[in-house]
Order: sequence, then structure tokens, then C-alpha cells
Amino acid sequence: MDLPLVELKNVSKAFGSQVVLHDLSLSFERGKTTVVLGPSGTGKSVMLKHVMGLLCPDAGEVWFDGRRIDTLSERELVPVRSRIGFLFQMGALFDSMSAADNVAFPMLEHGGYTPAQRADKAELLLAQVGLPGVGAKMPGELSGGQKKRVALARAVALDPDLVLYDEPTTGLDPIRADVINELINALRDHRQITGIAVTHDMQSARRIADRMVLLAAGRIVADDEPAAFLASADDDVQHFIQGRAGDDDLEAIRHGFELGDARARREGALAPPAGDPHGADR
Ligand SMILES: Nc1ncnc2c1ncn2[C@@H]1O[C@H](COP(=O)(O)OP(=O)(O)OP(=O)(O)O)[C@@H](O)[C@H]1O
Repeated sequence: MDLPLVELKNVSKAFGSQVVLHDLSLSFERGKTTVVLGPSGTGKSVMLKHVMGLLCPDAGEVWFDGRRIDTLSERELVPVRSRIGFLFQMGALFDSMSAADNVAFPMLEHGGYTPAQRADKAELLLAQVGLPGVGAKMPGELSGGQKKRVALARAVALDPDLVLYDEPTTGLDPIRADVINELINALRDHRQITGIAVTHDMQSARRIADRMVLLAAGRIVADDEPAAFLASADDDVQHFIQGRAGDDDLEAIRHGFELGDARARREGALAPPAGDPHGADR
């Protein structure tokens, strides 16, 4: 089997006393899209930041294409990062630049392209994301879905081996979301891009995943190819897939409401008689 493109080996990370990743080991196969699912605050973005070299593990190792990267300096990380594209949750285009300049920006920063090459490639990439001719538009003139597509074109401008998708479909209606899913699949199928996508959107996960991983509280709960993952008998997996709250959450909510009810009863018992809103001892 091919060496995985990215490997996290026994990675642990804490912020102060809060342990976010617990001895996490995960490898990401080349040319596949792995979808990492999990409740909010479970460490998915922290995991992505380790892959980008933006965070260093407290323990464990991060490997990219056969090279350990968590020990590299910022300078040594530059060529590694140029092989990784990012699609951030909000798209995050530069508002003061046209769509084409946004797409060309990584080429400008990286260097080695003439202005004509940058413009040409930006035009091609915009056409590939289904937005031919929008290069001159400013982000403010684009819809949310179009902005995401421009951001995706920018994410692949340097022909990365890996693209990290952080909530790629958040904030989009189902049709626009599906365009993004299709584009993610096209990048994998036509450009052999390895994808790691973090999402809460099960519909998107089903469309793009070659593999699904469920993280909860910084640990892997399930890791399988989609059909087996979706058929898993594990309660946590089914709760997540079906969007049902788990027993612990339900118990906590029940408890919270019971407290509220008890307080209301207590306060009700002390409440002033009807008709005298200011109380008897005014
Ligand atoms: N730089 C940081 N300093 C302190 N705490 C942090 C930092 N980054 C993340 N955390 C904490 O780590 C935990 C996991 O955060 P993370 O953003 O990875 O969650 P997530 O699974 O991506 O959630 P969501 O799905 O809501 O985006 C959170 O409790 C967060 O507050």
C-alpha cells in the first residue's frame, strides 16, 4: 500500500488544562477524501491546524509525504504549506481584490509566475469551478456559493497535493452545497487531490467521503469506509448520523429544565398575589 500522504501519530494537544486531542493516530490516504465528523468543539479544527503546521503537538508526530513536519521551522514549513490548499469555513476572500486577483494571489505570493501566467491560470481555474467570466467582479458582488467557488479555485491555484476543507458547505442552500460537493469530487477525480474535510453536514459527507472518521472529545470513535460507517451499530455513530442527541445530552437538558421548573415553583410560591404586581410589602 502507498505511504499515506498525511499521518498523525499519537498526537496529543492541550490548551491549559483542557486536553483537546488525546493520543490521536490517523492517516490520510492519497487521492481520497476523508471526512472527519464530530460534534462542535471536539478538536476537528485543531486537528487540521496540526496538519497545516499551525499548531505543534504536545506529544506525538505529524508527517506529510514521508517527512516529519511538526519539528520544522516556519521557514522550512513554507514549501510544505505550498503543497496544501485550504478552504476556510467562511471562504475568506480579500474584499478589496477582484475574484481573479483573489485566485491569482497564492501564485503572486509564491512567485515564479509572470502576470500573464497568473491571469491565465486564474481564468482557467474560475472556469473549472463553473464561474467563467466573473474574474473582474468584486467579492461583494458575488453570492455566498460563488464566493465559496472562488475560494476553492484559490485553494487549488498552486496545484496542491492536499486540500483541507473546513466546513465547505456551511451557510449554503442544498443546491449550492451540492455544487461544492461536486467540485470536491472533481478535484479528487481529475487532479488526484487528497482531501481532508471537516463537516457537520451528513449529506455532504455522504457525497464526498471515501472514508468517514467520527471524532468525539479528541478521540476516534469510528473510522471506516462510508457504507460500513453508516451501517455501524455504534450508538455514538448513529446519534451523530441521525442528528439525535445522545443520552448524556438529553439527561443534561432534562436536568437543566428540572432546575428551572423547581426555581419557577419556588419563585411562584414567593410571588406576590395577583393584582398587586409590586408585592404586598410595597
Ligand atoms: N488556540 C486555542 N487556544 C485555546 N483553546 C483552543 C484553541 N483552539 C481551540 N481551542 C479549544 O479546543 C476545543 C476544540 O476546538 P476545535 O475548534 O478544534 O473544535 P471543532 O471540533 O472544530 O468545533 P466546530 O465543529 O464547532 O468548529 C474547543 O474547546 C476550543 O475552545
